[in-house]
Amino acid sequence: MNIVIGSDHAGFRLKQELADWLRETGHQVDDIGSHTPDPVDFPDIAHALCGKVRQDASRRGILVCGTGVGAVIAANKINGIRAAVCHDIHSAHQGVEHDDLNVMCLGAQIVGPWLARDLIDAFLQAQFVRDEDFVRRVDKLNRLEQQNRSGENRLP
Ligand SMILES: O=C(CO)[C@H](O)[C@H](O)[C@H](O)COP(=O)(O)O
Repeated sequence: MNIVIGSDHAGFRLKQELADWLRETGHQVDDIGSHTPDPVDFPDIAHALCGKVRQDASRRGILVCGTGVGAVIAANKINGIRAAVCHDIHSAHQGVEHDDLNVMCLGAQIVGPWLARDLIDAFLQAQFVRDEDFVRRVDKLNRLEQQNRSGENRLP
């Protein structure tokens, strides 16, 4: 699979390990950085990673920060991105099956490398289920995004 992976400084070590493992298991991996353990702001990495993921519907993103929290907040502000922190196996596959998740966020201070591998396996093996309810809900997410762009969602 075509994977874009990235991290800030807090996720750097885990991201390096996961990128190597993904390549060894035959995936095509685009590592957008950080490429050093020096401090870097997660919104910058999220912006770069999500820009690549949204160019191609077959791409999936894996974004690692300290907790996954900052990463997911940033990723979900980018049009075309449906991101979630997945620290349990059920969410990692159900997020794709029901919600067409295209970016999974991980917290390197929360999960270890072995659980991270299992979470990624669950995320990558899952496919969106074109059930009428799921399609309608994802369409509604897309509509919310369009309304944000046009300013229709402005609250009093
Ligand atoms: O987890 C994070 C954001 O949710 C980040 O990766 C950082 O770990 C967190 O913001 C702490 O920042 P610091 O510069 O590493 O102290």
